[in-house]
Amino acid sequence: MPDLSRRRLLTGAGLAVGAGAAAVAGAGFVRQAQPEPVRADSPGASIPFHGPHQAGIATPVQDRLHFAAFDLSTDSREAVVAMLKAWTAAAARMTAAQEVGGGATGAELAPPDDTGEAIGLPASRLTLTVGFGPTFFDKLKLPRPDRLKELPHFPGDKLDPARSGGDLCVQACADDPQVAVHAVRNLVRIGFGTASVRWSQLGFGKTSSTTPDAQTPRNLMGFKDGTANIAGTDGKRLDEHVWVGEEGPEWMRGGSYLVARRIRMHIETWDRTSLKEQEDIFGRTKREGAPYGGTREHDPVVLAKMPVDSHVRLAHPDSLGGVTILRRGYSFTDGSDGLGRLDAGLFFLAYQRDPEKGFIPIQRALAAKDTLNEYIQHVGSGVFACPGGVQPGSYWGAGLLT
Ligand SMILES: C=CC1=C(C)c2cc3[nH]c(cc4nc(cc5[nH]c(cc1n2)c(C)c5CCC(=O)O)C(CCC(=O)O)=C4C)c(C)c3C=C
Ligand SMILES: [Fe+2]
Repeated sequence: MPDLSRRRLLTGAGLAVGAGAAAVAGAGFVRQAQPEPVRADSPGASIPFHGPHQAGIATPVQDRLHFAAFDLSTDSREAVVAMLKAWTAAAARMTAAQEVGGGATGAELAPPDDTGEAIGLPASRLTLTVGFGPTFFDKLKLPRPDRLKELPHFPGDKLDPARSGGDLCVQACADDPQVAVHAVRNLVRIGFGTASVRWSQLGFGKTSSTTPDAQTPRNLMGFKDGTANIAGTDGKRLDEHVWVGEEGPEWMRGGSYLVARRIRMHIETWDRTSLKEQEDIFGRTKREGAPYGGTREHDPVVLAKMPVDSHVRLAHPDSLGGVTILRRGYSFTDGSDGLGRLDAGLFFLAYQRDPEKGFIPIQRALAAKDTLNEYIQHVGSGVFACPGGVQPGSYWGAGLLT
């Protein structure tokens, strides 16, 4: 192996960014040969990484989440471009069930490029979705898209700065938690010296679906969640409410704005609440998920039949002049809080074409009146511009940074 390669392999940042950048350029000078994929890649288990939109937004929702928000440790655009190139190369491989760079068992005298815990696991429908927070643009002196603004304060918010914000984010979703965690861990490793994790969240039990024919999942309050979500196949509604169009900068077209909220549930109080009150809070029945006035889950919603301060009535597009978002949240439990209460809730993820016409008006209405507020509290928050899809040979954010 030439000296240069060895030296790069032996320095963390050199290994990380060098390996990915080489792979993007097709040069591969860090490793001697591109290894054959060694992990099983069963049919249907991998979601294409390249395309007009980033996977992980409208694609079917997987069972598990590992979400990470990062802070840049540099204001050098060059360093960030090198990291994004390396991230993209690694993401394209991991989503295809391939090991990162030279693999988990490459050169004997250097730390392996891949950490190895996903060896032998299928792709598990892994998707990796990247977004840029408002501070990313400020730090790198790049023009911020008009629609990317810090979220306003909402009544009742108790946001922890240590679980909020971030210059970049990565949403990793997979059907196997080990695959999602492996993906984020390897991106963190590659980004060493350029970006570091500010906060992260593991999630299980998706609380929304983009596949209406499948059984609707339930949240930790026991209610079906995602019934009225936008279907991933509904191109018209996605174009109208989720994908950025001509109004956005070119690099955002086909992309979307992500709002992430860590919402704690006061589970113990909820569990002492009567079924009637629980159902009144949502305006839907618990077992079937039927809207008040109907008998089946997908019966039409008649707002007048629901309590005026019920969650679904307040959040419904007909109450808000048509406002619609794509929900993609997950349940979380992070142990207990020292007072014996479960630190559990909903990690709410919503994609939209414009937060001012999506999350913000809905949350204003909910924060003002929702009877659910007695049982929940928003404790973490982030907003990110997720660029359009990546084309083969390109990298995340290329249109913005090049
Ligand atoms: C600002 C947006 C929303 C937040 C925050 C939010 C929190 C939240 N939601 C549930 C449980 C349910 N939500 C349901 C429907 C629903 N929720 C929102 C928006 C937010 N929810 C919308 C836009 C809708 C759809 C309204 C409609 O068009 O009918 C439901 C009902 C089933 C469904 O359609 O998904 C449940 C249940 C919790 C527990 C929660 C915070 C912890
Ligand atoms: Fe909701």
